[in-house]
Order: sequence, then C-alpha cells, then structure tokens
Amino acid sequence: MRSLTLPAPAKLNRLLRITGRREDGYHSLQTLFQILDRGDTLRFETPPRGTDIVLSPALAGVAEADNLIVRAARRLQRETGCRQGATITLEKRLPMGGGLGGGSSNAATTLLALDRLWDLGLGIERLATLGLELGADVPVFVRGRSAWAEGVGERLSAVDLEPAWFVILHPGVEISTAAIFGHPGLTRDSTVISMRRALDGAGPEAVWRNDCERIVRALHPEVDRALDWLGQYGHAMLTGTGACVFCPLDGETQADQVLQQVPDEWQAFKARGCNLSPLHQALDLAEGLGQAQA
Ligand SMILES: C[C@@](CO)(OP(=O)(O)O)[C@H](O)COP(=O)(O)OP(=O)(O)OC[C@H]1O[C@@H](n2ccc(N)nc2=O)[C@H](O)[C@@H]1O
Ligand SMILES: Nc1ncnc2c1ncn2[C@@H]1O[C@H](COP(=O)(O)OP(=O)(O)O)[C@@H](O)[C@H]1O
Repeated sequence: MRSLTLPAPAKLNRLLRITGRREDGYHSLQTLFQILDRGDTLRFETPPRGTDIVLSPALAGVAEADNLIVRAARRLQRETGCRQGATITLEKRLPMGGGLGGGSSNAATTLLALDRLWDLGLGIERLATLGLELGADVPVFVRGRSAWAEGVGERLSAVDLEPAWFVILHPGVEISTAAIFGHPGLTRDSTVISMRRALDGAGPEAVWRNDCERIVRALHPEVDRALDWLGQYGHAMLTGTGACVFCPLDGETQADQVLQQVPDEWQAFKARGCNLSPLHQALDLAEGLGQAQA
C-alpha cells in the first residue's frame, strides 16, 4: 500500500471585480488569489486491489458522490482508465461555504496526490484543465501560486505578494456561491483593470475591494456586523462570495492581539500569506524524501 498525507490550503480573494456575465451564465471576473498557510489535511492510501474511492468522514449535507474529493478522484479514473482505487481521510478545518475555497482546494490536493500515487504523470497543465471542470477555483490550487486571475479564475499569472498576516473571521453562516452570483442585485459592470494597477496602482483601498460585498452585507446581517467589527483594525474585506471576512495585519503579534478581542459568537483564526502553496511545498518535500512509501 502506498500513502501520502498532504495539506489543502485556504485562499483569500484580496480583491474581486465582476466585469461581466458570459452566455453560459458564469461571470467574468478579476481577482487576486492569496494562498494561506492554513487549511484542511487529506490522507491518501492506495489499496493493492480494487477501484473503489472511499472517503471518510462524510461531510454534513454533502452526499459522497457530490464531495469534490470523490468527484476529483473519479474524474481522474475516467480520464486515464486507471484501475486503482483510494481510501481517503479528510481532516476538515475550513468552514464550508466560507469563501476560503476549501472544497476546491480539497479537489486540487486529490488530483495532485492521486496523479502521483497512481503514477499517472498527467502534469500540472492537464490537472488544472480537469480541475476547472470541477470548479472555477480549482486551477489556482492545482498550480499552487498566489496569483492574479481573470476569466472565471482560470487565467492565472503568478504573483509574489508582500509577506502578510491575516485574521479571518467566520460569521457563522454558510453562503452559496451560486446564490450570490445569481442575485439580481449583484453589480456586474466593474471596469477591467490591469494587473499592474491592481497590484500597485491608485492606492490599494480604491482597488482592493470585493464586488460581492454590498449584496452579501445586505442579505446577511451577520457578515455586515463582522465586517464592521474587523474594520476597526484595518482594511477588512469579504473573501469570495463570503461568508468569511479578513483583515491584513502588521505581523503575527498584531494578529494575536486582534484574535484575543474577537467576540465569543464568532470563530476566528490567523494565517500567513504564502506565495507557494503548502501543498506544493509538501510535494517537493515528498519528492525529496521519497515519502510516497512503497
Ligand atoms: C467566488 C469565488 C472567488 O474565488 O470563490 P468562492 O466564494 O466560491 O470561494 C469563485 O469564483 C467561485 O469558484 P467556485 O466555488 O469553484 O465556483 P463553482 O463551483 O465553479 O461555481 C458555483 C456557481 O457559482 C456561479 N459562478 C461561479 C463562478 C463564476 N465566475 N461565475 C459564476 O456565475 C455559477 O452559478 C456556478 O454554478
Ligand atoms: N470536500 C469538500 N469540502 C467542502 N465543501 C464541499 C466539498 N465537496 C463538496 N462541497 C460543497 O461545496 C460547497 C462550497 O464549499 P467551499 O469550497 O468550502 O466553500 P466556498 O466555495 O465558499 O469557498 C459546500 O457548501 C459543499 O456543499
């Protein structure tokens, strides 16, 4: 039996501009993905016989066949005709429907792990293309770099962001991405800006905003309150379509100070921004140490 234990990190959308709606209903956007050093952990084992994909524990409210981990594994089997199976254990830490990309990241980790354990050799390009079928956020996790993104999030340019610490606050609600993108009140007409302007243009606060924030604040008073509270400490923003909100801080000590003040009703954690995903750091390590044991 071969096995591999890997992280599935979270992301933040440091900015999110919705610039139009395509004919297939998907929205074109511009976003800056910041990968974090915190997330879920997945353990993969490949039994000597059988093609079953077995995942535990189950996620509340998600049928096994709909779980992005199982879908990613089956998609790989279909793509390659691979006759191997996998037993997968998920240690879930990221809130679901939180805008932290947990499900997408789980899918990306599964694609990379099984590509390696099943000796498929598909490589990052093909895995990113397969990942896009599973969700718009999957390719950035497959590629594993903080990145400027366009299209539906699949046209990626890796960026090196300044070292940063964040406090991330979960207001206790789960928000459906489809519900926010389908809402008639969402504005979809932001101008297209250049990556350069986004990164260092007309002052971060003018550009570093999220077009979903207004409608999410209106629909979810809990998010509205969380944003106002965290805004005492800096430029607080919504990530993705929510529900989590985050604030960049001047280092870990300040993050710890803010965490101590968080009211009991909210869950919160601190995280460091990474330019290279912890998943890719771990895979490089696994390569070096021959960690995928025979
Ligand atoms: C908004 C973002 C920003 O990073 O993140 P989250 O808040 O979900 O984390 C993403 O674009 C989300 O990506 P992801 O969560 O993978 O979305 P998908 O599963 O592909 O899409 C869920 C649904 O949202 C809508 N959708 C999604 C992406 C997009 N660019 N336009 C859309 O209209 C579609 O109705 C789709 O059926
Ligand atoms: N492995 C998974 N982890 C989390 N959510 C999953 C997973 N598989 C399927 N889902 C579904 O995807 C939805 C979005 O999950 P998630 O990626 O965590 O949030 P978001 O898209 O807001 O960042 C969940 O509400 C859940 O129904």
